[in-house]
Amino acid sequence: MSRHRMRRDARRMRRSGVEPVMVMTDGVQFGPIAIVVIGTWLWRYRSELAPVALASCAEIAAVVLHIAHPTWWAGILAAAAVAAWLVALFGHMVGLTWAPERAYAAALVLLVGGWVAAGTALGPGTPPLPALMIIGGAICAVPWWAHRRRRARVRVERTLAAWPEIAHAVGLAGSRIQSAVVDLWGYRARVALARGQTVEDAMTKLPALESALGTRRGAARIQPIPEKANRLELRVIETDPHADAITWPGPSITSIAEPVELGVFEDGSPVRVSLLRRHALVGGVAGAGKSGGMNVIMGNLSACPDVIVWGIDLKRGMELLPWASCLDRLATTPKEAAALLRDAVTILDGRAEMLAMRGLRVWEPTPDAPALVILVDEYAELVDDAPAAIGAADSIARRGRAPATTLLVATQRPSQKAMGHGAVRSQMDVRIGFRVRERRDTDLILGQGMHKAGWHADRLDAPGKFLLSAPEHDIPRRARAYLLTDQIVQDTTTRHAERRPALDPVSLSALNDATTRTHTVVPASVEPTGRHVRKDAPQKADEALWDVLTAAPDEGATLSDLIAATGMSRPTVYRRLGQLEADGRIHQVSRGRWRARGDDPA
Ligand SMILES: Nc1ncnc2c1ncn2[C@@H]1O[C@H](COP(=O)(O)OP(=O)(O)OP(=O)(O)O)[C@@H](O)[C@H]1O
Repeated sequence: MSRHRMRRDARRMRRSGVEPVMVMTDGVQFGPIAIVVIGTWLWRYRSELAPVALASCAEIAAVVLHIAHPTWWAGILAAAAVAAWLVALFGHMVGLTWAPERAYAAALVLLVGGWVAAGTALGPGTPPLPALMIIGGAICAVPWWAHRRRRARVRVERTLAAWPEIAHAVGLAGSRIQSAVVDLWGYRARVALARGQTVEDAMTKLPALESALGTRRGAARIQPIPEKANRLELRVIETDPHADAITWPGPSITSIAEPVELGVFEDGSPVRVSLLRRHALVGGVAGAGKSGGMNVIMGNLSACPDVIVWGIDLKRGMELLPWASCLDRLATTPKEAAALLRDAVTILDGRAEMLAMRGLRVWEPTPDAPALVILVDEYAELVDDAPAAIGAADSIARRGRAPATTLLVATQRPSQKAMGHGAVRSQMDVRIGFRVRERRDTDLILGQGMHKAGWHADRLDAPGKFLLSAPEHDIPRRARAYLLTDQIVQDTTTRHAERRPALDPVSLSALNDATTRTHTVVPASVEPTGRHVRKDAPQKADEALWDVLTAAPDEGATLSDLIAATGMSRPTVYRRLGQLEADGRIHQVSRGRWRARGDDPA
């Protein structure tokens, strides 16, 4: 039977719903079939076989070079060294984003190049080169075979290679995969629909699609691509992004004008929200992750040279002290908090006046004219301990947006009482709701009627999970905040502390004018701790440091005591302690504790 006729018969059988079966007869030539089968197999396992292919290429190259140009070995070795150096330095440009990946690739280039050079000079069959190739090759292949992202990519490629059959089985015959990207949690594929198919059609096929792709139930999502009615994005989540704590990947922004990345949604997409000229409320029961959420925001804001952050932490600075070196000012007592908020209103007024004079509508933050964000950890404490400050907070909440002087408030349960019966809660543009105990508490944090509308913060089941309500987030989607360990906080503050901006001249002159107008001498205990409002701050801080060290008990003063008493940053306290220790005026009693030497003359 001719091949043409066989194909025609097969087509006819398919049309009639019968799958053709290949029957081997004596006349069939096995050679071409074997080649096709082996070729298909090699192509299918090309990723796993890459080390074998590389070793074969090296072997062939060494044979050819040894015969034709045995003296080239030195040049080959030099080229391999240069190539390895280039891979190590610029590998991230070709997708080797992770440093160990670059190190592996560079080492491999050097080893293979070195082996080819040796093979060129001596001949690839000269011992110990064959043994080196087999044993070294096997060892070098292990990281490649074990690489999680490579395996995931191959698995996805194989799944999507079967798309024509999958599409046929679920009723989307004729659709095509245009591209696919593998990420940490699964993969996304862009699908071009066949003529007449719609995204809505595809959405109704989701359960069938999950079955055909072999995923777990609910793992696949379909999203339309706004520009094209016949395109969609298929998202498959293979690993639940919320199963474990997600380590903070580092700051996602360098300007407050960019949206801050707080964590990831259940589908693995990043949670981004803009904080520019917006007030934010963070709520949830104790242990739900509010401080963790504030840490993510702080980590991002501290990376922005166009925002100054002031902090109020009446829990004796427990939450914000680790960030002290990146905070322009930190209040840990009710009096300091009242002074801080009063100064913030002064700045707000000064900025508003300047905007009005220049006919400008809003304050555009720049490193020379930074936005001012006031972080308040546990607002209810402020209401209880510094009720006089609530008027100032209200004023900032109502008028602070245009002059970029905004509040970021955390509290467990933002009832009217806890919020001081003021305007603060109603003025919050961004609401971040961590787990609450009772249903109605959802409405307290996220807004009236939100629980009914499907925002169930009471059902969040792990610390760090939250719901986000903001102008650009109006549907309830569970998210999980990134987690910053103490070590990450410490590293981040060390990195960012030196790059913090200073208050702008408009704000500074508003503060100076206010001091001159009132003619009041601010008592030391009320004096604000910001580095831009105290000209004699360094001297006073040194005096305070010395006072604490001399008054310290036998077991010494802790680093937190010293930071709290001086308002100095952690690195500055360390520097001062180093100087004093070198001068022989203090000694380290134990790890993290210091005190003045009894015989110090000062
Ligand atoms: N994003 C997160 N991912 C995983 N675990 C988290 C996350 N955030 C917080 N946690 C865990 O929950 C614990 C409590 O978190 P956190 O201190 O932020 O809660 P909180 O709401 O601020 O509590 P409190 O009101 O008592 O200060 C942390 O010690 C941490 O182990």
